[in-house]
Amino acid sequence: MATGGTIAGSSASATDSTNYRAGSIGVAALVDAVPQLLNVSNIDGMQVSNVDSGSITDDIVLLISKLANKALCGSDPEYDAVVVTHGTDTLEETAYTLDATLMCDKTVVVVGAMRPATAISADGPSNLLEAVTTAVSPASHGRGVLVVLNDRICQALYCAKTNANALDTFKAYEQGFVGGLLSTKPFFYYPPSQPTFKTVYDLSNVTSLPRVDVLYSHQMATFDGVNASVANGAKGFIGAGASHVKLSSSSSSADVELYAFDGIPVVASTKINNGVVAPDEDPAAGSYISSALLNPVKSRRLLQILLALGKNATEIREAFEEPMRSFLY
Ligand SMILES: NC(=O)C[C@H](N)C(=O)O
Repeated sequence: MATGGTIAGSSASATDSTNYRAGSIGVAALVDAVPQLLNVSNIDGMQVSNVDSGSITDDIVLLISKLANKALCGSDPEYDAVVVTHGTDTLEETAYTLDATLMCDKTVVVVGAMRPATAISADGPSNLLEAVTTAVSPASHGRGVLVVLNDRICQALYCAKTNANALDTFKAYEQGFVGGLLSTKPFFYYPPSQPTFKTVYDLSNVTSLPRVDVLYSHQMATFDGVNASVANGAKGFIGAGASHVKLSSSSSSADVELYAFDGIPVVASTKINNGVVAPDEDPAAGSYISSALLNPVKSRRLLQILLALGKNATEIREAFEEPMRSFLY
């Protein structure tokens, strides 16, 4: 399933790896550029979208999740594995959503590239070959959705882009890579296991994801835009806080007002992008919901999923906090 991104990008100059057009090469050309793929697997290509990943919408992500579930997990599944090609900027958001909504143990690999297809030493072709070899390897089963770039394999729940330009950008800083690739062949450091904090949700009856916005914290932040977001349909917020607990704000009351929004869940995550926002010991005492291990963009996806499934405030709090609370207290 091709969605666009730099892996499908082209430029007039082979030295240009910043000012190119992402999402301009179709899925057939992507596959044709790597004839070695045919030594590994039979492949059907599907063009889901062809855009820079900044333009991937909730509807596209929901569609990919439904298509992957149908292709792999239905009563008569047609495919053994799915590879999604994707722009790297928001790759972790799509990969996380797939990981949280894939209803069976088959392998989905999400792959991108940091250099457009026209660049010297473009990384897309080798990344695509490695993604397909990983997708069809029996050793990949039972590990959740995997992200493959630059000879490394990481689990979608923990994987994030960490550098805007470098090839070795996808990392799981604390949890590490689960495996790597040698001569395009995947190997794993450990037998299959799923991340401790993973839960899977069934989106088969969901037709759209509700709007959830992320509030980026900084000194003197006001969050004045929150009312406009709510007026425009936001059903929840993620705070990308400065520290592990709170949003910075121009007045301490801004936090309080924000978290007191009637019926609108606010999840506290951290813009540091790593580490834990720990839940309160007493769930009733906390004014906000803690994101636990999820960074802001992944927290946003989880809150969208929970709201789409009609979960109430208590259930939303439990989904984010309970796995962490159960061993903390
Ligand atoms: N390397 C990339 O894919 C970046 C590109 N802007 C995208 O996310 O589509």
